Parts: sequence; C-alpha cells; structure tokens
Amino acid sequence: MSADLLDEALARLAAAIERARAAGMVQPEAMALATADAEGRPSVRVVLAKGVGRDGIRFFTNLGSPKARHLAARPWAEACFYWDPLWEQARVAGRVERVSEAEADAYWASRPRARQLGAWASRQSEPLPDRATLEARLEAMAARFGEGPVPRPPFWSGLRIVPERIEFWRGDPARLNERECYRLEGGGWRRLLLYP
Ligand SMILES: Cc1cc2nc3c(=O)[nH]c(=O)nc-3n(C[C@H](O)[C@H](O)[C@H](O)COP(=O)(O)O)c2cc1C
Repeated sequence: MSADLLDEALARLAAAIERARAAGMVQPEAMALATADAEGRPSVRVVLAKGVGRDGIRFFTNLGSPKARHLAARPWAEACFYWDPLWEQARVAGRVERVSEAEADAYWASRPRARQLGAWASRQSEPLPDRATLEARLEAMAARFGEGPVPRPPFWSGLRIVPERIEFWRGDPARLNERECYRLEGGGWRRLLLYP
C-alpha cells in the first residue's frame, strides 16, 4: 500500500493536536514516551512533540538522561498522546534516531535564552543536593556565556521516533470506542480497524 497512508496518519496527528489546542488544552503536544532499559524494564515520562514529519516525531532532551541512554542502547520507543477535551488518544511507535546537528542547532536557536542556560545547568535526572546548587549552576552558566550567544551543549539534542505504527483511538459513550491503526508491513503502509 502507498506511503500516502503515512501522510494521512501524520496529518491526522497534527490535526488532533490543533483541535485539542482549539479546545483549550495548553500543551496538546505533550506525549508520554515509553522506553526500556537494557534489561527490558520500561519507564515512561512526558516530553513535548516538536514537529511531526515523515521522518519522525521529534522531541529534544539531555543526551545523558535515562531516556536518552535507554534509546542509545535500545532505539525503539512508543509515545502516547491523550487529549482529554477530545476524548481521543494517539500512539506512535517506531525506531528512534537522532535529528541532524543542523536541525538540533536550529531548534536550540529558537529557544529562549533562559531555557538555553537551564539546559546547560541541568544534569538531567542526576541527584540534586538542593535548589541552591541548581541556581548556582545557572548563575555560573550565565557568567560563562555573558552577553554572547549560548551555544548548544554537546549533551543536548533531538531524537525522532520514525513511525512504524500510528494508532488513533476515539472514545464512544457506548464504549464501542473507535480504533484505527496505520502500520508498516513489508515495506508498505496499511490502515486497519481494531476491536476496542
Ligand atoms: C508537560 C511536560 C513536558 C516535558 N517536556 C520535556 C521535553 O520536551 N524534554 C525533556 O527532556 N523533558 C521534558 N519533560 C520532563 C520529563 O518528563 C522528565 O522528567 C525528564 O526528561 C527526565 O526523564 P528521564 O529521567 O526519564 O530521562 C517534560 C515534562 C512535562 C510534565
């Protein structure tokens, strides 16, 4: 089947995010991202989807974080969106790849300076002795970069989930919830309904 089905699924995903925003959600691009460690133990946390394209759903993070280390060792993830005002869910699963350096630089440049400094100051998910330590690190970074541009840290970049499966769920008052799945099979995309 045609790759047009992938475009269709991505367009549905992007449209759902915008419908959820229009319905009042503040961060409809928030998605729960599941990864597994080297022993196969799962962990899940919310990240923000920053761009939905044929080559993947992107998010940006600290490359030393547990999630990034999981993905370096086991490059598969599933992300799940739930839009409460819409009573809809979408899941995207696939292989995870790094975005290009140019793309990471471009997104970094779009971030407010305070967040850039915050990324430098954070040793994401490592134990923090107290808040003052973080504030001192932030001040040290502000002093280090002065008035000039803040370069992207070597430990910060973007990852993209290259979709192999995209599933949409829509709640139904009679519990006959609608589920539609787009999946890559033998090099082609298929669309099928699933029992709720
Ligand atoms: C709404 C929301 C958005 C978030 N967005 C991101 C994000 O885009 N990137 C990120 O690294 N962490 C983000 N976080 C923090 C993560 O949920 C998590 O605490 C952090 O990345 C550490 O995860 P890890 O220890 O599993 O690597 C977000 C949290 C929330 C609640």
